[in-house]
Amino acid sequence: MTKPWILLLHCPDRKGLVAAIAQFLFERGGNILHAAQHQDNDLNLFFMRVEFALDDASERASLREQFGALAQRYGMEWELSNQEQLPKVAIFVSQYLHCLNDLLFRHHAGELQCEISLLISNHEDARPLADFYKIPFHHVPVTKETKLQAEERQTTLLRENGVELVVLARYMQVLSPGFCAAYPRRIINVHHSFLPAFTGAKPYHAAFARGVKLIGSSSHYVTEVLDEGPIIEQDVMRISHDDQLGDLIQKGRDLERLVLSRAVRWHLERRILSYANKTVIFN
Ligand SMILES: Nc1nc2c(c(=O)[nH]1)N[C@@H](CN(C=O)c1ccc(C(=O)N[C@@H](CCC(=O)O)C(=O)O)cc1)CN2
Repeated sequence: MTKPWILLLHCPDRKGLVAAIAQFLFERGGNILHAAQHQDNDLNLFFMRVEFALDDASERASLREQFGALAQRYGMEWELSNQEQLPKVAIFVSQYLHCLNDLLFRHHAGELQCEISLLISNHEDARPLADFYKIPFHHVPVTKETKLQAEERQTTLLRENGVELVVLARYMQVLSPGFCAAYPRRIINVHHSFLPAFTGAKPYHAAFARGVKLIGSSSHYVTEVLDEGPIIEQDVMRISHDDQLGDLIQKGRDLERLVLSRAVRWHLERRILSYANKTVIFN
């Protein structure tokens, strides 16, 4: 039994789309295992995620080409994945290791179906974790003066390893527009606030100063505009006047781990459709 295919698509909404997609798969011996759809009525857009089994080798070989013809007819943006190759992932981290540690254990436990090909950090703190999990670790120091050279080193490592997804697990450096453009909707960051509140480097400090009663965390695709990429997942937690800054940071860490791991898993399971700086999450 081969692994199921996953079809993700969006296109201008019109009658007959579900029938056309189901008929296309039926005619080729496909068996739909799960299907979900969504309409954005403001933008008149249709979204769909279909998981299906297709065992015939010749149909599998020509599937993309044949679906391309259907997609052109309906103006679809689409992707077909058959999960036979584990996606290669790089994790970037600075000095706070709680999100990295969570992702590495979840991967070890089989929750994240990917290959973590390398860790990159501008500090040495994460090296013991990388060694424990036997993952190649690259220390690439970053200063204001050396930022571009550091990114050249980072992107060379990513290319050499065939990385398809970059995860910023509390990586505290702003990526250049060129870096972001090289990995569109393939860099996931966790921001430690309930966006769009408290963007920037120290959101817990800003939240504590503001006297908030809820703290939050947000995972999002990274774009060149800081903390403004399409939001993937968010969560919040109550705090009170008894909580000091350290309590916010400590309580927030649980939210960061949850929110980032959900975003990474949903991306790997091809459950995220991104459009107009928003996301549709099929989970
Ligand atoms: N192009 C983007 N790069 C990054 C994003 C993003 O959305 N777009 N998210 C950040 C993560 N982040 C908050 O979640 C964040 C990290 C760092 C900074 C910052 O001002 N960094 C300073 C250096 C700070 C230091 O050296 O300790 C800087 O880069 O000059 C703001 C927000 C990750 N990158």
